[in-house]
Formats: sequence, C-alpha cells, structure tokens
Amino acid sequence: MTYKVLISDPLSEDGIQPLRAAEGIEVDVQTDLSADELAEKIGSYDALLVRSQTKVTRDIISQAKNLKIIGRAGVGVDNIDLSAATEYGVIVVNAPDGNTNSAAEHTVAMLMSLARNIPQAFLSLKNKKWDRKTHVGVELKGKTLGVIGMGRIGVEVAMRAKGQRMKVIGYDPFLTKDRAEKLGIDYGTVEDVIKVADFITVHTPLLKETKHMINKAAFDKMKDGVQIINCARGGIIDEDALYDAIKDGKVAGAALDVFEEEPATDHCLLDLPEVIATPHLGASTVEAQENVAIDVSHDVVRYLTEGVARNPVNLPSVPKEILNKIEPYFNLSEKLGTFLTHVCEGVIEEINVSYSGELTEFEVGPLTRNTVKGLLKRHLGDHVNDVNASYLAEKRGIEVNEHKSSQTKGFTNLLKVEVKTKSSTRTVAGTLLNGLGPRIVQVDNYSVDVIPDGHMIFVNHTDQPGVIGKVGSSLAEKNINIAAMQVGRSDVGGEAIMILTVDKHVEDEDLNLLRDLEEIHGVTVIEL
Ligand SMILES: NC(=O)C1=CN([C@@H]2O[C@H](COP(=O)(O)OP(=O)(O)OC[C@H]3O[C@@H](n4cnc5c(N)ncnc54)[C@H](O)[C@@H]3O)[C@@H](O)[C@H]2O)C=CC1
Ligand SMILES: O=C(O)C(=O)COP(=O)(O)O
Repeated sequence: MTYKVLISDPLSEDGIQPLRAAEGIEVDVQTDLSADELAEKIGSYDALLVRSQTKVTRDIISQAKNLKIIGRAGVGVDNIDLSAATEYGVIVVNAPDGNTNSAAEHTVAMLMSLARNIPQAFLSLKNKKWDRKTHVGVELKGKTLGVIGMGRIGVEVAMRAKGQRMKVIGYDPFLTKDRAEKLGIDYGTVEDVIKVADFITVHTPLLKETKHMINKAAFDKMKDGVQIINCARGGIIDEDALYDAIKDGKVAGAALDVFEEEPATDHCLLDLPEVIATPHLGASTVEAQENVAIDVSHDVVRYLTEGVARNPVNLPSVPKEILNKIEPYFNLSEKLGTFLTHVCEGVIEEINVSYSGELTEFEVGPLTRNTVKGLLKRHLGDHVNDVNASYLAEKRGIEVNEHKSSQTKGFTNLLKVEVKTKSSTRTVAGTLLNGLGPRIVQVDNYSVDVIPDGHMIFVNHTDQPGVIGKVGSSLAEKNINIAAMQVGRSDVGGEAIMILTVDKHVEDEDLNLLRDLEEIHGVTVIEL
C-alpha cells in the first residue's frame, strides 16, 4: 500500500526528509496550485501538508475522498476548516513548537524597528535622502510592553522585552498571578493591559473571541501615542479601526506582519508612514522551517502507518506513553462496539463505556472514540473513524458517557460497553488476557469466554438437554462448520445464550432452520 502526500506550500526540503525516507509514502510537491486545481487533484491524496497560504476549505475537504490527515507546518490553523475536517474524519495536526523562537525574535525586531523608525529611515536613505530629523525614535527602556496572549510566543516576547529593560504586563485567560510573578511581569485584565501599555503586542490565535478584540473601543482606552504590533494573525486587530486611530493621532505607529487578507500588497494601512510591515515572515527562518517540517512530517508518517498523531488539533492529544499503554485495547474496544450493533434492537440513544482495573489509570478517550466508531461503522460505513465518531454520534443525538469503576470482577482490566435504545439495554464486556489476547467475557448478564473475531452466530434459547445437539445438526444441514462454541445461562433450565464461531460467512436465511426450533428465541449473525 502506497500513501500519497501532497505538499501545497513551500516547505523546507531538509525538513521533509522523514516523509521522503518513509517506506510506502510518495511525496508530491506542487506549490502553485489554484483553489480549483487543488480541489480537482486532492481526491487522490491521503495527506496534505500546508503552511498558511493554502486555504483548506470545506469545498476542498469534501472532495478529498482519500484524505486522512492535514499537516500544518506551523501553529495557526485558521486557514483550515477544522469543522469540515472533523466531519469528514480527517485529522489535522500542526507543529506548535518549531517556530516559537523565530516568531518571538521577529516580534522583537518589529518592536525595535517601530521604536526607532528603522524601515522608514532606510527607505528614505535608499531614496538618497540624509534625513536625521524625521526619524527620531523613542527608547524602549522604562516603557511598558503589553502582551495579549501569554502562550509560547507571548512568553518568549515578554522575556526578551525584559532584556530591553522594559516593564511587561501580560493578559491571558490562563495566566495566573503565580506564573506572572515567576516570569517577573505584571498581570491584569485585557483592559488593564491596554490602558497602561506604551507598546501593545498580540499573540493569541485568531478565534471567534479574538477576532477584532483590538477595535475602536479598545483604541479609545489606550494611551495617546501607543504603538501596536501584530505578528500573530490578521483580524485580531480591526484594521479599519487601526487606520482611523493612526489618522486621529491616537496610535503613533504600528508594525504588522499579518493581515486580514493575504497577500496584502495593496492595503491602505501600507500607505501610512506610521505603519511598518513584513509579508508574514514571523516563521520564515531556516531553523523554524526545518523544525516545523520535521515535526509535521513525523506526525504524518506516524498517523498514516500507525494511526497515532502527536500534535492533533481536532482531537484531544494523548501523551505517547499513555497511547502505548492503551493501544493494545484499540482492537477490543472497536470489536465490542461492533458486536453490540448486531445484537441491539432499535435506535441507539445512549452509549456507556466503563473501564475498570489498570485501565482506570489512563486517559481512555481514544478507546471510547474507538468503541463509538465500532458502533456506528456498520450502519454509517467506512468513513467513520476515531476523528469523526464522537461528532457523528452527537449529530444523531446519541449520548456518549465514559465511566471509570474500581470493580474489576476478577480481571486485571475490563472494558464494558452498554447500549441503550428505546426498547432495550444491551451490554458486552471484554478484557485482554495475558498472552492470549482479547476476549469477550460477558454478554448482558451471562459470563462467556469468546475470541472477538470472525463469523459468529448469537443464539438466545432455553437451557434444556438436547438444544446444543439440535443447533449443531441444523447448521450441519447448511454445511456450516462450528469452530468454537460458548454457552452462558442464568439458571439451570432458564434463559441461556450460545455464541458460535463458524468457519465462513453465514447468510441470514441459512439460519431459518435454527429459528424453527421451539427452544430457540433469537438468532443473529455477527461479523467481527
Ligand atoms: N507571524 C507568524 O509567522 C506566526 C504567527 N503565529 C501566530 O501566533 C499565535 C500564537 O502562537 P503560540 O504562542 O505558539 O500559541 P499558544 O497557543 O502557545 O498561545 C496562544 C495564547 O493565546 C491565549 N489566548 C486565547 N484567547 C485569548 C484571549 N481572548 N485573550 C488573551 N489571550 C488569549 C491562549 O490562552 C494561549 O495561551 C498563533 O495562533 C499563530 O496565529 C505563530 C507562529 C508564526
Ligand atoms: O505558524 C504560524 O501560525 C504562522 O503564521 C507561520 O505561517 P507560515 O507557515 O510562515 O505561512
């Protein structure tokens, strides 16, 4: 099997070596595709690697029939329609750490250029003017830098600003007083920050909540002569409001690496002498590009070959050590889900997945998603995967609950799945037996010991002498050979179940002879 990977933005050639070196992966670099061309070609690719330039829209994702993973060689994923990716079961991964340093250094370069009018002075000198009056700047020492968004880059910028002897005040919903103290900065609300700062730099992602968070109302609260830096995302600052604030003299200068619409070659802000700008260069260093391409290449290879990603954006991320612990249960969790789709009657309303024993020590979300995948796949088809399983369940109004319990019922670990419909509640539980692999150990209230694999027949019957023989004969008449059989009963002579593993796929009508037997109350074909 060969996976096809399309790289549609320029990535570091050294950085994509893990992809080029991987067996069974074919890399195709095409960095000049229009949106229409990309939509037309994407259908044959298993993975797409981008930076910020390629817009991975719903339209493109909907035409990407084989796409399994979108890799963002960088941080911001606002150019990728994450909801569409999740709905279509495409995992999105990014490379969150590789460009932090470069983006922080670029921000500081912009801060210093802004304070000392370096780009304007350079431009004037290039035009053969020796003008020492127009470009008088201000010192950074003693000034206050307001940092909005104290994540990876915001913190690095704050540390560097302290090196310039600046005072720093930061705001981030996750910034605690303790952490601010440790970093040696002040902290406050976003309002506190914008009121006291001489320079304001934003380092949040572009989200619904951060779109235009620096708007007219915010500018009105700022100090006169404030200077603004945006090396995060166009759109965090309302560009029209910024234009007016500069024109009104409220804002003395702005340094912009990013714009709401990129490329931004014909932007009115660029006509203002107070504005300096770069064409989205924050991550454009040899080092950052190599780092992010390496990280995202590794994740793409890992996901295509092992189904595991280290930096997922549209799935909760699970540390590698935990993934290694729960991975052996992946197969069992899906099979338990699939088993129940055969035996439950009616529309599924609720799924309860319970973990006991050593499993309770781990983050088990991936196993729950896998169980839900097993439950939905039979009716919704192969496009159901662990990325979209929870979304698809939610869309159908199915409640999914995860429980952890200390009752191990004698097993080192136990994974129990309960499915509720309007008319019934069905349960199946499984475990991993040391050296023997996965086993179904309980169906409803019956204890069994069944390998969850292959062609099966599930029978409800009355426990009485001769039933097993009659079942064997009826199947023999249809040339169905029994490989294994498990019987469970509540009481002697009461209700009982039989799970038969047979050698080949059984057609439902081949079981009519069984159904005709008086002692038999139900017969279901199960394919695991
Ligand atoms: N110009 C460029 O080339 C680059 C731009 N970026 C941009 O920088 C952004 C930040 O990157 P990182 O620091 O790596 O991300 P990060 O995730 O480490 O930090 C973002 C921080 O913003 C905070 N935040 C979210 N909403 C907020 C709000 N309403 N107010 C204040 N803070 C809020 C978050 O809590 C988080 O701590 C990225 O999302 C990306 O858009 C990143 C790399 C290069
Ligand atoms: O990593 C980010 O969020 C960036 O903005 C960098 O963008 P780029 O990969 O240089 O197009």
